[in-house]
Amino acid sequence: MSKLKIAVQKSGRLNEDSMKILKDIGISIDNGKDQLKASARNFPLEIFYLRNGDIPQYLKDGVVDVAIIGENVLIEKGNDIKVAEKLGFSSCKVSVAVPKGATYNSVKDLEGKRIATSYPNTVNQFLDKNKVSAKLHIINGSVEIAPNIGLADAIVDIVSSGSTLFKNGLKEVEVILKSEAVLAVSPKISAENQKLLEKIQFRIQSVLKGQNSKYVLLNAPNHKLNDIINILPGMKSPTVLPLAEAGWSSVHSVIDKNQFWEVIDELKANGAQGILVCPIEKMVI
Ligand SMILES: Nc1ncnc2c1ncn2[C@@H]1O[C@H](COP(=O)(O)OP(=O)(O)OP(=O)(O)O)[C@@H](O)[C@H]1O
Ligand SMILES: O=P(O)(O)OC[C@H]1O[C@H](OP(=O)(O)OP(=O)(O)O)[C@H](O)[C@@H]1O
Ligand SMILES: [Mg+2]
Repeated sequence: MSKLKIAVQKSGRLNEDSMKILKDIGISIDNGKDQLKASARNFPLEIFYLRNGDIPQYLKDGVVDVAIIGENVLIEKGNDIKVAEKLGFSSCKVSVAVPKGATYNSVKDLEGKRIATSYPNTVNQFLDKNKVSAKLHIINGSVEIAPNIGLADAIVDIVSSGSTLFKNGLKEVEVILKSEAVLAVSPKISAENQKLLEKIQFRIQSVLKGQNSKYVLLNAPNHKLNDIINILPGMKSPTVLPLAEAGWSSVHSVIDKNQFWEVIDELKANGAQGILVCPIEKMVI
């Protein structure tokens, strides 16, 4: 029987969340990450532990069928590789930064400048689009130090909290792209393994929908039920159960996790009491 081959980052920022998502979709893995390859015990799946930066080539060559990878790396190295699913972790930007004291009004200010980066293709595309020419210094890490040591006038690198820029006396002046971890698919995946991928994708979607939703329970006086039901944007329509105390009901609904704080005051104003908000592990619609 065919097995789906998935690449995950061996170590680094994506590793922990990648392993967690595999666990959340019920995959249990035979051996730990000291091995470069492992098998799932309960699904036809082989896991390859690789460097993030090497993964696009493995996908292109069909050595692996799918991978959990930073979208920024796919954009840099894997132009014909499709994204099957955005995974909602490792959110970051790829940005241009210059020394805090430098004058910067527009992208034209990069004309003729030296830019240090680990993302040359991304930078060249950005410069071409803006009809600006600059000289690239390609370095693999600690890019933010380049302006301080006189190696570059500007940098293009990953920005998340902005603290690395701040500590190195730099300011973000352009956001070239936004990225998060994605499930990427090899153009060479077989029809058989595509079916396995669909099963994995269905499970991932259930986990992600669960993570983005909350189960809300509350008590409401019966004469306010209609108002409260109208406030709660449920999956279908909320469940309403009578309480032991006459004239009161319990209302259960699933709502988007971000919507809860928006409707809480309205719920209270309409007489809702004993409001409970619970996490959802998985959600199948
Ligand atoms: N500060 C950050 N905040 C959020 N996400 C980040 C941050 N830095 C990197 N990422 C994301 O995590 C991915 C992996 O970053 P990490 O630094 O672990 O690996 P790497 O050194 O780029 O890759 P490799 O596995 O090839 O050594 C990046 O490609 C990016 O998508
Ligand atoms: O905006 P911030 O929250 O400060 O994050 C940005 C920093 O994080 C990444 O580096 P990382 O820590 O992964 O080190 P690396 O360069 O060794 O990969 C990235 O290359 C930036 O330097
Ligand atoms: Mg890094």
